Amino acid sequence: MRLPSTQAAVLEAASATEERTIAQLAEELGEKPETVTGAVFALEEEGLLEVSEEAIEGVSLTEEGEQYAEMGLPERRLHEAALELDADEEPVPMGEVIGRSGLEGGEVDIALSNYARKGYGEIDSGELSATDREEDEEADALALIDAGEPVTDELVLSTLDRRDLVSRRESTVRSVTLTDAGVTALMEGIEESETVGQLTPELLTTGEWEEVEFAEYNVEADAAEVVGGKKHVLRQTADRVKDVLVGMGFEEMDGPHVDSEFWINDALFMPQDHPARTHWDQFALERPDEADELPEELLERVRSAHLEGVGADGDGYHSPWTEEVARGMDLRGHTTSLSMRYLSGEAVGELEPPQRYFSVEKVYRNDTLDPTHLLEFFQIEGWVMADDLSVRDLKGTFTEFYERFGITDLQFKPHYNPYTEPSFELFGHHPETGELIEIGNSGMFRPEVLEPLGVECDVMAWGLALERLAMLITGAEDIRDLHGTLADIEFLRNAEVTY
Ligand SMILES: N[C@@H](Cc1ccccc1)C(=O)O
Repeated sequence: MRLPSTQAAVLEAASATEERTIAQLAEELGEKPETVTGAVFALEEEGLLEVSEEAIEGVSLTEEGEQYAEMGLPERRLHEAALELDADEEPVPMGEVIGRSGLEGGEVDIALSNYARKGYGEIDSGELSATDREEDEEADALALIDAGEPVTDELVLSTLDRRDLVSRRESTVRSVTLTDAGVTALMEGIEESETVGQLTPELLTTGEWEEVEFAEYNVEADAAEVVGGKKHVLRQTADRVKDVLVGMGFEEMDGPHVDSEFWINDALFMPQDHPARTHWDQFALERPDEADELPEELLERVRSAHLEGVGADGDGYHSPWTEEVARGMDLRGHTTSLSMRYLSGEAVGELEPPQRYFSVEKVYRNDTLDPTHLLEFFQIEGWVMADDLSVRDLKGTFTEFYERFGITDLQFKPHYNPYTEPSFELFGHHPETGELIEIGNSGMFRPEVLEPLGVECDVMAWGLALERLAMLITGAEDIRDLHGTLADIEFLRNAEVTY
């Protein structure tokens, strides 16, 4: 019998009495598993091999699991330290044991929450006692998995899974045995024929294509996993936000990332010598060192609002105000600078009420990185200009907007902004942790902001955090899983923005 070379090799490597897996065959023949799978299916079709399938579960260590396999589970390290301090004789203050154990950060909580559960001892009024427990099935299982050995105890596996120390995956293992026809074929002798996997220009021009045998396609063969490109979750969320706001009748604003303090702060009635001025810790720029052009008349009206206030009984800040400060350049700490440019008529000319505008743009703050803060993030800025607006309109708009993302349990908390009165912070519950997280800031612009801009009706406005919205939608618990250098690639591949 004539067979293509891989098929011939697979047939020769198969046995009539012992099942051999495709992985074993591939390793033995030095071929890729998908190549061997292709050959196996062809041989099955010829009746030379019998293929059996078994669904099995693959278990591998997560990064954290690998770390504990190497260093020891945190609760075991705590127990070791406790024994070194003789906590099996008399309870020892917890701080001492933790110090001795060398556990750090989140590991301490992990150790404490597993310590008593696993019978390593008791924790009582800040003191820790230790038993003489030695055995630890979880630690043993980690070591086995690390060594590529199977673990059969389902209870232990599911505990490790819950602790995020292992990841489990279903897969199909195919094994082959020779059929009688296969044995006969082998005994009669197999001749190898060269098969060609791909038609090339050379085969065509030389006419060789007429002689060769082509390998058949097998659409059932396991193929290498291909991960296609996809839109980033944050971009998906931003696009969805824009669609929703456009659907609610809003138009989009744009404008500079680097802007003068005038548009970022002064137009918003932020006093120049007040800590509020730096309460976002904006990044100040050395170059460009000052704004080229500021609207003269508006500058004068803003100056006067700061110094004298607005209206008959208006009162200013009674503190120095200089044009030099207003001309300083910053990376914008909020996109309310855009709202100022639009409301003043500077961006698209005078606007007659009613008007609705929004932007979904990046802002920059010198914050400390943590699970809910990044140095740059996207703000969903927006405002509505109309006669007789009230807080009800503001709340109604948020309720309608967030409902589109399935968020129906908004909470509002009174807040302070130098430029709005009243002001409200918005909160929503995280779907995984249940924690209440801040998702936005809002309010009605004060007369001290609107009058210099020449706006005679009401304006309600807000700045919402896109990343926080994305956390609520996707269930991400750390903003750094969403973007930045630590972003979790698996999470990004699988996360969906649903609405
Ligand atoms: N600028 C505010 C958001 C805001 C905009 C407009 C009005 C009120 C609040 C912030 O960055 O938090």
